[in-house]
Amino acid sequence: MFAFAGPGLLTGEGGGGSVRGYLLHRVKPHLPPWLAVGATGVAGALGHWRWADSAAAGVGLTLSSVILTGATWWAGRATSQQRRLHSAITVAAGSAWLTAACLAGPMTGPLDDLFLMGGPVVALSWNVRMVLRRNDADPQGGGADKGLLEKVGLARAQIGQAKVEPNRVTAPLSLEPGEQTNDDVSKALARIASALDLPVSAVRYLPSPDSSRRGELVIVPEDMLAQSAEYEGPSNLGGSIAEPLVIGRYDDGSPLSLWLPGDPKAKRNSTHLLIAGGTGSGKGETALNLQTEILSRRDVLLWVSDPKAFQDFAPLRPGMDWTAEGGADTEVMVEAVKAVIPARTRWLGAHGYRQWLPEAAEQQTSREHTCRPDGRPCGCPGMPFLVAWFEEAANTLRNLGDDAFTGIAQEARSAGVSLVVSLQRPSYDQMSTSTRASLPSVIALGCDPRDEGFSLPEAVIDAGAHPGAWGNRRPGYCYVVSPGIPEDRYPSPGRTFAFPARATALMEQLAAWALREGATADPVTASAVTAVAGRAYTGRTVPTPAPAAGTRPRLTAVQGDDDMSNEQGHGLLVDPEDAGIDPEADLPDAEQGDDTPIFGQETGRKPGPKEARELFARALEEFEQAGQMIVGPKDFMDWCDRNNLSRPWVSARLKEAAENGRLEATNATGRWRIVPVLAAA
Ligand SMILES: Nc1ncnc2c1ncn2[C@@H]1O[C@H](COP(=O)(O)OP(=O)(O)OP(=O)(O)O)[C@@H](O)[C@H]1O
Repeated sequence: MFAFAGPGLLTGEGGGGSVRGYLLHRVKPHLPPWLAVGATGVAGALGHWRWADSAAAGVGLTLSSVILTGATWWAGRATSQQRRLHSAITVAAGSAWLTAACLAGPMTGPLDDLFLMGGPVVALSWNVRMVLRRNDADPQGGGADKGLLEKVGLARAQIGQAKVEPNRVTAPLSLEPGEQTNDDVSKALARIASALDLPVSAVRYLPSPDSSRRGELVIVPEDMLAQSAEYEGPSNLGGSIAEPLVIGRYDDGSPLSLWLPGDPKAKRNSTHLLIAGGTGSGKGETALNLQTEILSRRDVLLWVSDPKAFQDFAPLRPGMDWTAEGGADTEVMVEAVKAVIPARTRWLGAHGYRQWLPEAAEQQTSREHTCRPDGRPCGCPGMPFLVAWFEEAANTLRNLGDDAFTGIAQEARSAGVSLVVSLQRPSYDQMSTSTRASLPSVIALGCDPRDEGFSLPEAVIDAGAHPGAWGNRRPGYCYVVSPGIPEDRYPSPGRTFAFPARATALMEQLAAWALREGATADPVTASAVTAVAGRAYTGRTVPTPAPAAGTRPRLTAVQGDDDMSNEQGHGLLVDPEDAGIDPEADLPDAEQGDDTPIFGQETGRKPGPKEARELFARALEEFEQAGQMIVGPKDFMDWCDRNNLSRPWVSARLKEAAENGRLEATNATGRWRIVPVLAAA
């Protein structure tokens, strides 16, 4: 034992010989309780000498004793329950004995015996306590946790038996009843991370759903995501969209997955997803992860609008059912989504589906899902799930308006439609509160710390999720909140798979597979979209009138059939830019350049009223043939100049055409949707 004592101790600092000095040094900390007992005895004797016969002193001493005990109890509120009780009992016993000794005399009745027995007991109890506390402070024991909790202002919290797994410690925490709540732990998380010298995302708190003062503290010391994993191909080629879509991994190595058709166990309606992240946070690659997963499933259609002209998604584009590059094309896509929702909901309802299920995508051969009144299987073609994806959607959503979007989002969920929206900057100046609330699922990538509250629900941030701590320094790191994922997973960070240049070949193969094997639009969806988008819809399906069974234009083309001109002339192999061009139509006059008036109108001459109306009707036809199904006065600007007609005149004709059913109002003021001639007829 001496071997461990410091040299100062052996030379006997403060003492004579070395052994005596050491013993004195060890005993010193335990002396104060004994000195206090001695002082109480002396005070009792002196008090009696002074106040033996004073009634007033009796009252004063009794009151002082009560006040001193109360003050001790009050002062002990910040310490542990046992220490508070121990102190109060000590003070109460000491001051009661002192009062009695002062008034009656320290040797009167049992007072002397009480002093001789009680004094050492009280002093020893404090000595024992001190010895035990030293042992508690052993860094290997639970006292270390206690020390940590004290440091972060949770001194009276009790920490239970910790579960230690590789790179993960989970410890149950129980807080002082009535004094602390789970919120106090959430607020202390950053301090815990600082005390442990870890990044803030390494410490999480999972409050118990059944208690406001219990939960689990989770500490993940090593960042297993620092080494990014690469995309290696689809997780489930040919599976159903109802199976998990795997887009990366969590920090414990388990797959980072989500379900767009909603919670598979609860059989809930589909969910809508927000992909939120600042510039450089990895939104583009997150989108590639999700799109590759979607395209690898057999029963889903993917419509994508991307104002960045498919810069990130080019290899996947051929596998998508419909693409739009922003502007008027996106407006048509939005109108089409609005139109397909009621048609799909009706179909699902008529076939006995309360929400979209994988069986809905198969031919309807069961009695359970039949639209025939006699209950016999109807044999209707199945309806694939639909994902409508809007990249950089702030403008589109703003134009659409909050009420419209909220309505669409609400109804889409029961129509087997999922909306995916990505935002360049996740913040409320990009998207209103009500639109944000219509997107229940989120992939929250690194962002500005001020935008965390926009990306993630408050409870997930309180549990320790901080995408703001990553900014764009940790591309692909994300938190995923979505039905089907256990809620205690929400505050765990994950990382999407990285797409190196060599993944391009994989994506191209996948797009070719989707083109060959992926779903084609069912007749209900196809006719609803065609009625709105006309020739702007370049889907894999053949729009109405329905083709002869088995003719799938893309299949014919992929198999190398020379006759690429299917009935509609715009299968997927047609460049989307040329999709609206009628191959049979006469070519424009070779002498007419781009600047020549399209209707051969000489500039300078104002057409008569009848002629002007004819010109206007022809202009609408031209737009329709070119696949531009949403128009407004600004699209007629050049046309007005060429024909000497004014914009107000065009505005009046547009309104008139809407009254006649040739156009239909959209949610955006001054924008009209052309009703395709076939549908209007
Ligand atoms: N999971 C990942 N692992 C490793 N690197 C990644 C990951 N995701 C993205 N990156 C890299 O981070 C960088 C930014 O990614 P990306 O272009 O997807 O970000 P972004 O959010 O789309 O940016 P911007 O908004 O500017 O287009 C790229 O160099 C990309 O390769």
